[in-house]
Amino acid sequence: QIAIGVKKEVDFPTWYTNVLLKADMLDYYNVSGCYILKPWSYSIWEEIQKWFDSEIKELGVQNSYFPYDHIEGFSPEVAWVTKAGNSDLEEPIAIRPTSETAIHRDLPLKLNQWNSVVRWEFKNPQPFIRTREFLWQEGHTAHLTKEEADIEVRQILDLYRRVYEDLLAVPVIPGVKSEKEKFAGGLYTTTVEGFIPTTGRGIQAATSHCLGQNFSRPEMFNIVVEDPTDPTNQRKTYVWQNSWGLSTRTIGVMVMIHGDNQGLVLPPRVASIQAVVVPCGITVNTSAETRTKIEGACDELAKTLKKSGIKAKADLRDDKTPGFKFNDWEQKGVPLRLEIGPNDLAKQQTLTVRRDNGVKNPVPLENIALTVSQLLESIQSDMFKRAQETYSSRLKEVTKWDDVVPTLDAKNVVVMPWCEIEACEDDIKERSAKGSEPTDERAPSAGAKSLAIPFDQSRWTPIEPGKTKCPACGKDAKRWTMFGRSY
Ligand SMILES: O=C(C[C@H]1NCCC[C@H]1O)Cn1cnc2c(c1=O)CCCC2
Ligand SMILES: [Mg+2]
Repeated sequence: QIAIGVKKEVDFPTWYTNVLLKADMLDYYNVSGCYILKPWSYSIWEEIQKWFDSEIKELGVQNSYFPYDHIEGFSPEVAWVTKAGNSDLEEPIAIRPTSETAIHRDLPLKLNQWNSVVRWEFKNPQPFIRTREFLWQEGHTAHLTKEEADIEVRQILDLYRRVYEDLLAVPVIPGVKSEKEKFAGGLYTTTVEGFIPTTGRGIQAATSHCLGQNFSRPEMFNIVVEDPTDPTNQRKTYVWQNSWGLSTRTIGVMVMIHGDNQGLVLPPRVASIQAVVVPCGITVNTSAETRTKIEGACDELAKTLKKSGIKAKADLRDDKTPGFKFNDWEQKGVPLRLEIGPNDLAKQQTLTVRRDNGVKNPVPLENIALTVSQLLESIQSDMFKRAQETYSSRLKEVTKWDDVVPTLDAKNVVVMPWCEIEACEDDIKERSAKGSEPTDERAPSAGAKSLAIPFDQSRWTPIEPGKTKCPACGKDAKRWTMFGRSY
């Protein structure tokens, strides 16, 4: 039976939620747009937290916690506490959508918090990808100079790149956002952009902003410090601030990229079970003695692997068949299955079965811990390489306007030599929305927006200043820019 009920390429949204439910990652909840994160997905968030938290502490960032805030201004996405029991609150409290306003008052230097935020999104929710409450970390730092702030923006962005590429085996492209797409309250926004091949949509995977002095200036929080370059110690300077965030959207992107029609496929680096050992070949006419030997060997193998730091588990459930167990662990995305049957025992071997590509290979039980850890490394790097090849194959260089919509419709990202003029971006969004021609009654699909201006421009033919023109408006192009439909 098709484990997941529908095929990924046939009905992606249904496939996606089925994968999450069958892998026991998530449960629906009685508040629309909110979901229960069950241990099988929460353990992935914990792996990400563990790694990222130790890295930012190396950069001198300390964790803290800021409560909800009375914020001014009104954004439709902000949820408010207006009552306690039966009585109304004097002043409503915002359930933080982010914590700039709470933190940017008495900012020491570099703070982070691991928390949840609420944004009452109106677009239809999608688990992990767009939810009304999500978990994230938000870093808020103050710096004496722009140079120092600029450096940290990129250090954090590279940590985000590594969360995706090294932990989740998901390729992302680091770059800067256009003026239209940046965080309006900041000076500039950098991003790591992911790509979902099945829908051909880009996805903002994490962001690292330089806020400039916008939040420290007198009209805002007036955060000044002695200017260290002034020997007379008279001069004050407004601090330069950054803010950066990565959320549980990471998990959704990983599921969408690696999942297949058997269900979830976990990168070993974040799997809470990396290898599952299953006793095989035991039937009703298997002697009790043989059964005990085989189960004993499976238990022994799991113990040996755990001793060497591999997250292994022997599935000794005696009320389930091997076939049932295979399907169960495949749906949960366990990267490696190790089978031991009577003839494996006789040959002192185990049959390895990779979840990512299904390849089966008998290996000796001798030195099995080293063999399995090398196999898990190969799975991790092969998963990344395959996803990277797919992403690269969907980045299409476009220098003629007429190629834009067909390229988007073929589920690609358009990479254009772009003028970086905001009005041009508005124009591109409009003109690239399918059904923009009056006669074209097909369902109009969202136009293309700029995703990022990649820092690494060397992948594309060098732009000749004054010669290379923007395909949308004909003005001088500045840098290669990724445009696409997006989440
Ligand atoms: O949250 C940020 C900026 C920043 N916040 C800290 C983490 C990094 C980065 O996301 C931008 N932002 C997004 N969304 C919203 C707000 C908002 O400030 C405030 C109103 C509600 C919706
Ligand atoms: Mg938003």
